[in-house]
Formats: sequence, C-alpha cells, structure tokens
Amino acid sequence: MLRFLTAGESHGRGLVVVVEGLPAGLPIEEEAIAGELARRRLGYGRGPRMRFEVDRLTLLGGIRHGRTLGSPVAVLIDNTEWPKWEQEMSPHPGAPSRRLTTPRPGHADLAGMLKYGFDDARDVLERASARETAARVVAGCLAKSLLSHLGVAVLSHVVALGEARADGGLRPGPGDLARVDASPVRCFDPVAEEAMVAAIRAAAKDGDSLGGVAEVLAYGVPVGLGSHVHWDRRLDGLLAQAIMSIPAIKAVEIGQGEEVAGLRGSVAHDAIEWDAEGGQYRRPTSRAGGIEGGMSTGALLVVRAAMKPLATLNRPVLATVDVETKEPTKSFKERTDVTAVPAMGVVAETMVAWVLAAEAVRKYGGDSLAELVRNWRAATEALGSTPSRAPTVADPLPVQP
Ligand SMILES: Cc1cc2nc3c(=O)[nH]c(=O)nc-3n(C[C@H](O)[C@H](O)[C@H](O)COP(=O)(O)O)c2cc1C
Ligand SMILES: C=C(O[C@@H]1CC(C(=O)O)=C[C@@H](OP(=O)(O)O)[C@H]1O)C(=O)O
Repeated sequence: MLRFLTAGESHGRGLVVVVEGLPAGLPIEEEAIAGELARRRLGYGRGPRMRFEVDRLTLLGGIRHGRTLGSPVAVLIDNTEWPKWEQEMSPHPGAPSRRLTTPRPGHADLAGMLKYGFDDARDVLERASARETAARVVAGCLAKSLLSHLGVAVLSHVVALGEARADGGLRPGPGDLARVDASPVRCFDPVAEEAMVAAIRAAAKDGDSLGGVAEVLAYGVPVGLGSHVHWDRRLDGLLAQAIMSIPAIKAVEIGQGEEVAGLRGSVAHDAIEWDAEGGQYRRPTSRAGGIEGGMSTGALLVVRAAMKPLATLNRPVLATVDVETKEPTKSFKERTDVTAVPAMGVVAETMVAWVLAAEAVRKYGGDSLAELVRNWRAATEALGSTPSRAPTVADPLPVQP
C-alpha cells in the first residue's frame, strides 16, 4: 500500500513528507524533485512569497545513491523565511506578538477557531495554507517517477481563469509540458492565455482575486486500475477525493463532467471497437475520461479541478466579526496570491499521479521496481496489448470527444 503524510506549518521551520510503500530500486534525483517544486511556484498572479521561496530540499531517508531502498522516504523542505517567523511560530512556550481575531470569510479561520478552541486565526491558517501542497508535490514527483516506468505520463493545463476560457479542442500531449509551463498562466491556448493574463491584471488592480479550472491528463494509463466492487475502490471516487483535498477546490469533473448530464445517451459514451491488427479493444473517443465502472479503460484519463477565487483580498472588503469584541469589521489582510490556478494545476497533477501510482502498486505489487514492472508487463501482455512506453512528442494526440 502506498501512502504519505505531511507535517509542518506555512511559516514554520519547514515541511516534511513521509512516503511509504514505494518499491525498492526506483531512481530518484533531487533535481527532479526540485524541478517539480519550481513548477508549483509558477504562474502569473502568485503573491510575493513565490518570488523568493526556494524550496530547499533535504533527502532525509529511504534513498541511497539515487535509488529508493523500499523503506519510507522522508524529505524536508526548508522555509526560506524561518528566521523572520521564528519568534511568532516558536514551538516553545510563549505568546505571539499579536493575535488575528478578524477571520477571513472563505478561509479556514473561523471554522478552525471554533472547532479547536483557538483565539488566534494563525493557529488555523498556518496548516490550512496551501503551502502544505509543496510537500505533496514531493510525493507526487515520486509517484510520477514510478508511473514513468509503466509508460504513464501525467500533465495539466489551465482551461479557465476568471471568465477567460481556453478552446476546449486544444489539449497538450505528453511532449507539450515544457510549452505549457512556459505560459505565464500554464495555458495551452495562446489566445485564452492573453485574456487570462488581462483578467489577472484587472483583478490585481482592484485588490481582488480569481479562481479557475485546471485539466489533468494522464496518458498511457493501463486498463483496470480501480474497481467496481466497492464504493471506496472506484477510481473516479478516489480521484475526486484526492482532488477535492486541494485547498480551494470546489468541483471535480471526470471526462465530459457536468456537461454529460444534458446529453442523450446515444451521444454520451465511447464506442467499443476491435483493433484486429493490434489484437486489442480501442476507443475512438475519451468522453468518459478514461474511467468506466470505477476502472480505468485504457483511454486518455481526463480530470478537471475547479478552484474558487481566493479568500484573502489585497483590498479587504469582506464583512466579518472581531471574535473578541463581536463588532462588525473587515477581515484581516495577509500577504496573498491574486490567483493560484496555474500552481493548483501542478498540485492536481500530483494528486492524480498519486492515486494512479497507489492503484498501480495495489494491482501489480512487487517489492522492487523490477518486480512491479515485470508484473505490469505480464498483465498488459495478457490483455493482448503491447506494454506501453512513455508517450513521446511524436505520438499522435488522442481523438477529441
Ligand atoms: C496553490 C494554492 C495557493 C493558494 N494561495 C492562497 C492565497 O494566497 N490566499 C488565499 O486566501 N488562499 C489561497 N489558497 C486557498 C486557501 O488555502 C484555501 O481557500 C483555504 O485553505 C480554505 O480551504 P477551502 O477553500 O478548501 O475551504 C491557495 C490554494 C492553493 C491550492
Ligand atoms: C506559501 C504558499 O502559498 C501560500 C498559500 C496561502 C494560503 O492561504 O493558502 C497564502 C499565501 O501565504 P503567504 O502569506 O505565506 O504568502 C501563499 O503564498 C505556497 O504555495 O508555497
């Protein structure tokens, strides 16, 4: 079983992630993890912290000479600003210099204060902050690395930001990731990219925030991850939970998502064809987003995550109450992003990769990477298909729904 835990506060000494259940022999390079963390810092509209945060890494355990040992992998990410926060966030007895008593509507502040009996919103926001997703991205990088040995590639792109929408027919292939990351908003559609940048600039000028939608695509997913036999084994359910756990995500779509509810059945599904030459079944479309009955079908996996506009505003206008005086006031202002949709896409990739890797380990098993790959190869060959390799730029794009 693959699992991970993270610990650490946004302005604490650092974040730590412990990943358990990886097979031995998985090649891991610190540069690859650093690269993934750098991708999560990307995006026009991010706040000042992402310009100086460096995500300095320490590989604490579970890796020797660039390969996993089969033991838990532990990684530490330092917090660049720790010296500045050391007093305020000290783990030792003492008191903060000031308490935050005007909770932000839309953030975790008030619900957390009431639930845990805190009188300072910082006791909640430090862990509710999406800073924690940096630690998840480390786990996601390990998952992506494992998946690459099974020919699976996971990527994302922003398809909506504020009111700007990308052309739905434009989907990046596995070889397009660098191009997506080069976009200031991680959008594959250059026309929509301009509209997105303009929307962010306008919101920033007004001291406001924006949400949006990122689409995650997984190429080369083998048939049969997940299962129909229990509610908690359905792949779509697992993906929805994983995506929903990302701060500020309010909706998840698989394949055609919400749109499918308005269609007739005759045009809503993916026809089944037999490819006599390849000796396997084939789907000309991926309307179902690569999942039927809670199991992967082998078609392109498509998951979308919708993010709300961020709760912290540079021009605080949202009405709240001072929890001390009970007087009406405006919520406190913290340093904040105008939008974090491009970064959220990278986190969503992480969560999708994690779920796929966990299901792959469950299905194929094995204590070493070689054993896992052997098992995967045998299962894939038994289905009549050639074990896939990691898709390349030369591969044709899958047919659009
Ligand atoms: C990558 C990323 C960056 C975020 N940055 C901010 C931010 O700068 N300001 C903010 O108010 N919320 C930000 N959020 C969202 C909050 O963390 C989130 O709204 C809060 O934890 C409450 O959780 P909920 O929105 O799921 O209810 C960010 C979320 C993500 C995924
Ligand atoms: C630190 C990160 O995102 C933070 C998420 C966040 C929030 O409220 O979720 C608020 C901001 O925190 P800060 O006030 O420290 O700048 C973001 O910068 C990060 O993504 O690494």
